[in-house]
Amino acid sequence: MLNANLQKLFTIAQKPERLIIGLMSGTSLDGLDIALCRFTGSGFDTRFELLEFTTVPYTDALKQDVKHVFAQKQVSLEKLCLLNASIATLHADYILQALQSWNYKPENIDLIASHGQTIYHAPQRLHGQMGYPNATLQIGDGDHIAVKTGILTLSDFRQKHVAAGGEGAPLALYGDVLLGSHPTKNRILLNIGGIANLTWLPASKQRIICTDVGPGNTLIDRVCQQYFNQPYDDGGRLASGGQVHQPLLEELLKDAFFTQPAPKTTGPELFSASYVQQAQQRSDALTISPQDLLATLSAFTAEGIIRFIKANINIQIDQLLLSGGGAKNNFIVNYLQQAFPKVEIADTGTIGINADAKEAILFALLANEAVVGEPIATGDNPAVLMGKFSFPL
Ligand SMILES: Nc1ncnc2c1ncn2[C@@H]1O[C@H](COP(=O)(O)OP(=O)(O)OP(=O)(O)O)[C@@H](O)[C@H]1O
Ligand SMILES: CC(=O)N[C@H]1[C@@H]2OC[C@@H](O2)[C@@H](O)[C@@H]1O[C@H](C)C(=O)O
Repeated sequence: MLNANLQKLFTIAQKPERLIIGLMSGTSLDGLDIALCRFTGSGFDTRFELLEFTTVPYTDALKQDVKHVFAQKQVSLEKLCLLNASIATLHADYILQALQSWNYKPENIDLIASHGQTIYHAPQRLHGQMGYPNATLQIGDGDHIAVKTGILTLSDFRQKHVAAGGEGAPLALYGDVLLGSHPTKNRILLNIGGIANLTWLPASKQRIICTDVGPGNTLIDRVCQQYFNQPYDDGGRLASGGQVHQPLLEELLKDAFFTQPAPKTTGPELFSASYVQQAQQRSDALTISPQDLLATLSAFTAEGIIRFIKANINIQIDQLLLSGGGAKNNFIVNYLQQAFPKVEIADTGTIGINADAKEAILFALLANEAVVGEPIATGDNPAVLMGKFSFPL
């Protein structure tokens, strides 16, 4: 005899299609992405449709609050404890509001896949402390979301990956392989969010790579906010008016991260304001104009991507498919096109994956896999199903 929770889960697993909400709130702290998807099948038979999508921007007050604990070595434990509950409650409110505006009732949604807010990412390679494993921390507890929305919630996806020997990221791998592979085209799926990460999907399916490659937008955003009173460099226009400072660019690219073998992950814990300032000091570039600094940091994002690709992929690349907010930065996109003139560069929308919603869709897919899939072995990544179950009652 199954209890009611397990009975419900069993029923959801047996349905021919599932309505799943994927949530992503990433390292750029811009807001909560909410993707309502319909899934059928699992594994390589997965089919999905993005029914609705929205990004609920974080208020300035919330951003400031999260910054107290975000990528900080030392924080108020009380603040962390409070945020773990309050972010979850807030995300639940955002979901309920989104569902109402889309005319869906919570009882008709099968699952929520909640990534939570990453507040610290500490692979062993980065923290370097003997006796401690890879670690990563996302807050916004799943039980709170499940109870408040009444919807069965899966959350905290990264811990299983770490427990099974990974660094807890990038989890895009699993969805990218299932949704992005092509039988004859060699593709790279490149996400430029706060951090840039990519999945190399050769048509042969041999030697798939999924890894972070360097900074995405966080350093660019900081300069925009500090000097231009803008949240980000819209279209890459500010960077396009600046000059790249080559010695600074080379200094920025000197960190060991760039030569470490993939898969590897990183975060704003490494690529921080002080990282930039130290590189400026070493390259005598402390007094360059904000616009030149912005051009150089945007080139840094692009070069991190380009150098990784050139050093690790030596067969013809047919398509470079972009997602994340950085796909709208024309300075970066043009820089990539100049480095790879023969590669078709487009956004993932051209293969049916909305570029803004992609990461939220991928977490919805992970929830679908956790309920009806099987662990997928690919590349050097652990073959595991991820996500912790929180029942509403
Ligand atoms: N029109 C635009 N032009 C240039 N950059 C943009 C534009 N719109 C968004 N961005 C950039 O994209 C960022 C948000 O990207 P995204 O939502 O993909 O990040 P994220 O999900 O928080 O990050 P991550 O993938 O690292 O977890 C913004 O902070 C901004 O820097
Ligand atoms: C620890 C963490 O939150 N990492 C994020 C971050 O943002 C981009 C990059 O760094 C990626 O590794 C990951 O997110 C995506 C969704 C992933 O796991 O694939």
